[in-house]
Amino acid sequence: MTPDAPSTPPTASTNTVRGHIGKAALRVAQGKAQTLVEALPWLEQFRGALVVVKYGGNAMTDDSLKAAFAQDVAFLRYAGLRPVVVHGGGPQIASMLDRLGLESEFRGGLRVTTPEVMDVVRMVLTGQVGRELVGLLNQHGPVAVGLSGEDAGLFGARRRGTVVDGEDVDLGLVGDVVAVNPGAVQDILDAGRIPVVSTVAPDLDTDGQVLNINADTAAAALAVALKAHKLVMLTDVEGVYAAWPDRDSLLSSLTVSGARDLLTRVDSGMIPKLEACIRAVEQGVPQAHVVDGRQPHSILLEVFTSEGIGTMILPDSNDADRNDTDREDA
Ligand SMILES: Nc1ncnc2c1ncn2[C@@H]1O[C@H](COP(=O)(O)OP(=O)(O)O)[C@@H](O)[C@H]1O
Ligand SMILES: CC(=O)N[C@@H](CCC(=O)OP(=O)(O)O)C(=O)O
Repeated sequence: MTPDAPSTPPTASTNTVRGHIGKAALRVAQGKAQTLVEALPWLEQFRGALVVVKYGGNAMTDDSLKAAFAQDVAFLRYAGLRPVVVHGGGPQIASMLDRLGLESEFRGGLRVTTPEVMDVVRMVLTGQVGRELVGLLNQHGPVAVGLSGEDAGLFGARRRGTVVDGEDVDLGLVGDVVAVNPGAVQDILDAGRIPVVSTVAPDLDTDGQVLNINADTAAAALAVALKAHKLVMLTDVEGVYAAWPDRDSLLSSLTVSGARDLLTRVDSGMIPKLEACIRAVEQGVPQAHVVDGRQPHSILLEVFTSEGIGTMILPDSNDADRNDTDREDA
């Protein structure tokens, strides 16, 4: 999977001495122009729209996909939208823990986080994954600025446990975002740049302690605080399945109530993802999408086509202003 190389923009010299385009090349060029024209209604509708894109670690394991992701986000920004990236890094944390001979387990889709594991989470998310994404985005212009939930009081968190099979589970240094101060992110957006957020957050109850926040949960909290138009979750499946792992049960859309019903039938990483979508939509984000990040240019397909891809989660009233009118299942 190699992302399409962007065509080289014309220079003064290529412009002045160019010849006429051949018939075959003209047809190809007309096809490209048609694609651009088809995007026009969405470009008009989403001009200035704030879109929070959560990039999951499982969709980040391939270099060409990461490059395609950076192209898409840069495209959104040059097309006049205001993208905000919130990234995960579960597999990258696992690989570093492995190298260091440390173990961690998942309960209810969340990593049980000891103090040693927390050090690794902070180092990998903010120091490695975030840096890499900033570098990839900046290949398209000096636009990306990395920050963590610790910077400028972006997130405040409180420790949380979870319930698995009816039992309370202590997750250690795992938190839930309870306060968002989006000023720093807003400043970066106002400067025309792209914020890239890693999801480590200070514990509001303990001086100096930081907590591990599931990136889906943090992306939803930020989308709500920024009054985002869309929350797009890029992951490693085509979308949400009604009867996982039955591949014929992919849902193209879901209401919040439908998503709540489904929560009892999903497992692993889909639990925090679906919970985060529910929370975002209930708290005012008009639409949340779970989209296959293994599909090159999935963000562009989601934002700039009428069919969209993946699964869209909508309010129960289903009267949100949305670009997707052709979907079923809701
Ligand atoms: N109903 C479901 N629909 C889709 N995926 C599901 C479902 N139930 C469980 N899953 C699992 O959730 C995973 C996505 O969560 P996760 O691995 O945490 O992704 P990410 O790293 O992108 O946050 C899928 O790869 C799949 O194994
Ligand atoms: C509490 C908790 O589970 N935190 C996650 C944070 C990273 C994350 O969410 O990464 P993905 O988006 O790639 O899954 C973790 O430690 O893996």
